Amino acid sequence: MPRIRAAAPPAPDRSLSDDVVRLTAVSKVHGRGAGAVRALRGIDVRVARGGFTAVMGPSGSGKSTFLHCAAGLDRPTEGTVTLGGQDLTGMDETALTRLRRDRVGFVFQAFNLMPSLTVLENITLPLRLAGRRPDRAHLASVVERVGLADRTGHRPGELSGGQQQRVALARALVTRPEVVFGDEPTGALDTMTAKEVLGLLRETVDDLGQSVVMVTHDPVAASYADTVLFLADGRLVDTLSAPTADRVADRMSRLGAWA
Ligand SMILES: Nc1ncnc2c1ncn2[C@@H]1O[C@H](COP(=O)(O)OP(=O)(O)OP(=O)(O)O)[C@@H](O)[C@H]1O
Repeated sequence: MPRIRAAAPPAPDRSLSDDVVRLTAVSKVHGRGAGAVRALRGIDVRVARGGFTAVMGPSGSGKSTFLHCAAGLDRPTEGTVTLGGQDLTGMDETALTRLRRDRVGFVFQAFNLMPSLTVLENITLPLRLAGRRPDRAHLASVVERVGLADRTGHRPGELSGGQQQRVALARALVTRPEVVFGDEPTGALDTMTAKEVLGLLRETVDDLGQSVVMVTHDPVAASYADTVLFLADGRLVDTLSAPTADRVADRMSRLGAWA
């Protein structure tokens, strides 16, 4: 017997909630007057929830500016940015700080760990800053996932670069953020270690449904993503799904990146 569809509640509008990050007509000018630089020019991007997105482009194409605007670290000059459906553009600094702390995770090239704190203290720092208690089971699973269960009492200085980046990744994941942003997270690592960290990022997407947005210069790193966004001169000029390192490198050379 057919279901009576008319009795069902209206379907929620998934078109908004399925975008973890959305930029609409975003432009960004750094500086003023004669020294002003237009870093982004009318960017329209929808980043799907639960996906791994890489951002590539020649040096100076606006990748870092894109990431900073998308993550609420910087404000666009024009246009709107939404994160999890929430408009960041009109938020005051306090609300933005809270959003970055509670709903966003960051992994930077330079790790940015606190040298005097232990691995465990570094990982739980965002929770303590937010006045939240760690969920023990979640904390243990994050520490286990990044392979640091036997290093929790060490200081960052006693760890390899790859291990330090794993601490940074655990710290990014511990708040169960809506999205993890990576700014060249493998830029300071050797090839093998970089692959381990990229594999971990990939696993967080596949196993946890984590959304990841990562700026990189490296076609191999970009090939771990589901989608690659290509920027050139502040514009989104191309996207690539199911990327391979060769196809990414090919697109980059067409953008003049390695001419
Ligand atoms: N704070 C700033 N003040 C002035 N200009 C800036 C500032 N930040 C970035 N720019 C300029 O904006 C443009 C885009 O810079 P951005 O760092 O976003 O590019 P990028 O693609 O990340 O570059 P790279 O790959 O070299 O890191 C460049 O011309 C840069 O010089």
